[in-house]
Amino acid sequence: STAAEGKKWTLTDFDIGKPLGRGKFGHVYLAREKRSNHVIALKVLFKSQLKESQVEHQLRREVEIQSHLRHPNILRLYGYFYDQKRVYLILEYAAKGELYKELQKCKYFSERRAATYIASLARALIYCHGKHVIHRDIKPENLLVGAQGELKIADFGWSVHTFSRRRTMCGTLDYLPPEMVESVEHDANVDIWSLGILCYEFLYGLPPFEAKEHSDTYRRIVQVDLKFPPKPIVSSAAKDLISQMLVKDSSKRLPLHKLLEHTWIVQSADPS
Ligand SMILES: Cn1ncc2ncnc(NCCc3cnc(NC(=O)Nc4cccc(C(F)(F)F)c4)s3)c21
Repeated sequence: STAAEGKKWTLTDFDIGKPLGRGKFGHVYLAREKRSNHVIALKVLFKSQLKESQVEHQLRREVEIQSHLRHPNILRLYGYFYDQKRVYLILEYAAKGELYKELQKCKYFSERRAATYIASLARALIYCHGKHVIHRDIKPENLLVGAQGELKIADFGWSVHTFSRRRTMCGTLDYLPPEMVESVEHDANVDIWSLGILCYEFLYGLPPFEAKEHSDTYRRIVQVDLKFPPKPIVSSAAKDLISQMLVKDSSKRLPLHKLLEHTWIVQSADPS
């Protein structure tokens, strides 16, 4: 709610509920704002850990970027506050939790479910890129599911405004496009690559370039060593879309608005 932005929040404004998950920097709790009874998710970060990892500037950038983003498939960050030891992020609550747990449970998704998710993520990324924001860390762990089963991109801790073009190593290797692995200049097309990786993982249950050793994953990424296993059976339309996104030359990747017109999306995704 807009009131959230201006107000100076403190912990006493909230009733704290069950833990929702734990990340590297701290835990997330279900919480309810006492006056409005508004249910939110409260991410608690320890200042000591943020300091020792020198990521305070990243957190400030995330809060700044997120305060301007309003999209049904982007998890809202309503505001933040801090006390002596901790920083608290006031987040929209995604009632159906973490997508990666759902993917682990059912191994891989149907083409209809995968296409519906990819289409909604494409719309969210078109919105972000329109505001010169690239997410840079699209992967199952950063995707949550709202009460109506809709996908929400969360954790803009690695996002940047494309003007700044900071090159920092981020996220797991699996999702990094060649230009980030080779840490050359990168632009919004990095999110198209990651969306292609995600589409593959939704349909096969594993990212395409996974290997035991990091060096092998690195080699498979930069060589775009893309193989489609015989099982599970996946339509040629889906493979065609993935092949148009996982292209080494970032300028030759299928633009997101063209993705929404691709046969596989048009035929398989539920209308939004
Ligand atoms: C699990 N779960 N289940 C339901 C549910 N509903 C809402 N949220 C959940 N989980 C929290 C999801 C997040 C959203 N935004 C985040 N942002 C972040 O964690 N930012 C962040 C942290 C540490 C360091 C940095 C820095 F400095 F490096 F940038 C940045 S985490 C939920």
